[in-house]
Amino acid sequence: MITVDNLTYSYNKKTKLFNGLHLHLQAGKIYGLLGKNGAGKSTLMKIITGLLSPSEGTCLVNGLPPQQREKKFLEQLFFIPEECYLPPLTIEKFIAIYSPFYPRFSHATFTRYLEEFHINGDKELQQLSFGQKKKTVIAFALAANTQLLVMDEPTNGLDIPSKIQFRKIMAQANKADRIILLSTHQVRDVNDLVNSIIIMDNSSILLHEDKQHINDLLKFCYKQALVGQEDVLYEENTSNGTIVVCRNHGNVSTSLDVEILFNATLSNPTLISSIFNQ
Ligand SMILES: Nc1ncnc2c1ncn2[C@@H]1O[C@H](COP(=O)(O)OP(=O)(O)OP(=O)(O)O)[C@@H](O)[C@H]1O
Repeated sequence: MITVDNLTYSYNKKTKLFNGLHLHLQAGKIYGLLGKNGAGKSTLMKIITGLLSPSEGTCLVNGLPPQQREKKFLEQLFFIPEECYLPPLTIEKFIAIYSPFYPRFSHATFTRYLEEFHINGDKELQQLSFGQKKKTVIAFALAANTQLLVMDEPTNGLDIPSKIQFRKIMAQANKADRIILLSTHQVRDVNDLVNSIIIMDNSSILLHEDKQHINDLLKFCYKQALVGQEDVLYEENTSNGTIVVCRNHGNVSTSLDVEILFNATLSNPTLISSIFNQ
């Protein structure tokens, strides 16, 4: 469980980036953290992983303050930043040095994921391309089997087959005792993967809802499929036609389009959040 309460954070004395932020995340879910450039996603991730300390308020991960970086916190955390630094080692040597930090690390799982990502396990890390390095770190992170896995832009640099592989692997990685928090601009890469959506803008959380609940209250469809008077909240022209977001009055099940939800929320945050606060 992650509890962020009344969090304030400032990089400098003049401006507060977060001012009284609240966020509660539960184990057993994959959270998609979405926001424009500069919204505050990476900063929030750094606070949750203990790389930055709250200026005021609290952040607790399974009851522990991340900034204290206690051993029992660190051995249950894996953070993949957007740009991964890897030391000049062979993959084998890297595992020998770093896997002992993670009590639940599985060598067999790491090897299986490397195979699924078509990475040659005999290679030097520095001989790998950007995407290959990223896939190696993702394989290692999943094999570390930590209770908290935080990924900043995990699909950035992955080719199309690797993105498909990533989604397949991540779908198996969701576990009852694990929180996965991933931030992305590649919304379509994670549309079907995440269980819960967090949309940030200007350092505030505009929307934080489970996909199931979003589907219960909103429906997404093409404008031409609308019958009768519908309560249209947002519409967007796409190459295939106009997509609309409406209130779901009739228990209709439509396929949630996270990108359209994101655009709808940013275009009228008060309207979209009011649907969930009624
Ligand atoms: N080291 C820093 N010093 C001062 N300001 C910073 C620093 N890092 C980030 N910021 C500022 O904090 C704000 C939030 O940045 P952050 O990196 O958290 O956003 P983000 O949502 O992750 O953006 P992106 O999608 O571009 O990665 C931005 O206005 C940024 O300029």
